[in-house]
Amino acid sequence: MDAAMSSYTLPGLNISKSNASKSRHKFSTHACELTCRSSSSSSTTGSTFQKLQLDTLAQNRNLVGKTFCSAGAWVHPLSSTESHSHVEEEKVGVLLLNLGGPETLHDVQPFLYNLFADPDIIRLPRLFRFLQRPLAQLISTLRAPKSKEGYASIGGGSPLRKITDEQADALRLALEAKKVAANVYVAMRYWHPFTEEAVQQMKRDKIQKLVVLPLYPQYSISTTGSSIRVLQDLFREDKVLSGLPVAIIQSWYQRGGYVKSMADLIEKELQSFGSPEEVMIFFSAHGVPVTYVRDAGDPYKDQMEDCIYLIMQELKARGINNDHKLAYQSRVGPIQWLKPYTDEVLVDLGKQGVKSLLAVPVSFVSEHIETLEEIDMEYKELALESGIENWGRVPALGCTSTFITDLADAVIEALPSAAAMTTSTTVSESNSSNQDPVGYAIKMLLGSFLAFIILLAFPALKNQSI
Ligand SMILES: C=CC1=C(C)c2cc3[nH]c(cc4nc(cc5[nH]c(cc1n2)c(C)c5CCC(=O)O)C(CCC(=O)O)=C4C)c(C)c3C=C
Ligand SMILES: [Fe+2]
Repeated sequence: MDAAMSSYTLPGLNISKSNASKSRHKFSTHACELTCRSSSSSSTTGSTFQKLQLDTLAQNRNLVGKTFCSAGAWVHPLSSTESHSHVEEEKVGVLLLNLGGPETLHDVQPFLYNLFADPDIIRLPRLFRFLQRPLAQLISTLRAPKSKEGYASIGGGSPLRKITDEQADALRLALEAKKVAANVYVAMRYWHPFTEEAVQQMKRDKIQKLVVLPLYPQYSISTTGSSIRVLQDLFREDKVLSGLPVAIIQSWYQRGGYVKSMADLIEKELQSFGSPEEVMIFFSAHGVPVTYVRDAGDPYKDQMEDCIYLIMQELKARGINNDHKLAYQSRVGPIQWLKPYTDEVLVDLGKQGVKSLLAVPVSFVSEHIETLEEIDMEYKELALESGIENWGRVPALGCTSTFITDLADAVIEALPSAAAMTTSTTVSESNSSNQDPVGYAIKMLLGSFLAFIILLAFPALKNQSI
């Protein structure tokens, strides 16, 4: 998978920076503008965008409560009264982006295939892109038994769809309470309801203005970036959608409402320990391969560190001064992922004599296989074996009302910046198969053949979980 990590560009986006400082709150901020132009490549959401976010991130450390919109501005949060002083006349849609998960054990391998077929998950150099699908077939087949075991242990499927639907409903109600009538749609990247299905429904409903809200607090090329790329491709190819005003909220971990909701959960859970002040607050984030950050400019690590800093500041303001640690979980395959690794840190903490630990999942806002199985079962067992005696885990935010209300504010604040996502329809690389079906078939055959050879040449792989 290492060969997959190539550099990033952002075709189709013109990026210019301007110093539009605003001082509604006690800080001034750096605004930038993004305008879309036509592109002949479907290549991935890119580093320029993320570098820009990194620049602003460095300057905005300590800033709580801002939303980054596709239209380019760091949108300052208006107070609730300011933010809905008028009723939207257009038909508003909110599109929640999420990962999706297999609903039955039967779905596991095809779900994994969709995941590994994503060029933002396995990043092959352009020359080798024809291998993407055969490789996805190979890796998903090898990974499926281990994944199935995990899903079997949490009831035979992922709870993500149900929870995301509940969040969508709660958000619709929270918007309604703020006098914004909106349809809320769920667009999953790797399982039903797929982004394409949600977009078709939005078209049928004749949505006139759209806010895209990823359910990932921090931006990563592999999550929000991937979902937005799919959306851009769909919109670019569609006459109606390419003119639809859209605001994309790229990340929202820095919002006051999110930070406070996380601090509330931690504060509450600490009370379940005998000596709350002695508990190590252990943030466990989903990892990404190190090359995403080092070579492709993924802002994920910086945003994660910033997020932890903000949550800890909020706890300190409440007089909670516990030690804390951030580590990364869920690595896949034999490549380097962001460090330190959760399992290794747990063992070290045990050796260092830490006796009480509160695990805080921080890259996702619903329960899923990695909280229910990896943290609650695998890591808990490892921690107890390593000498940690008291274990706790903060639940995912789910439909916590302060959190959902804050998401509703984020949507309302983003609405005024909605602008057309693309300006002209061009053919993207991802559908090059439509132009040259024979070439495409040859590449697929060749790729499948190569993948088959790899499997035969390395029989050990068959017995090894990826
Ligand atoms: C911020 C969250 C996530 C990042 C970043 C992320 C990157 C990433 N993930 C994989 C591989 C797998 N992820 C899997 C499941 C999964 N991933 C996330 C979130 C992030 N992934 C979630 C919420 C879930 C669970 C969905 C559910 O069904 O509950 C899986 C499948 C499960 C398993 O086999 O472990 C894989 C595989 C990569 C390679 C990657 C970055 C490149
Ligand atoms: Fe993942």
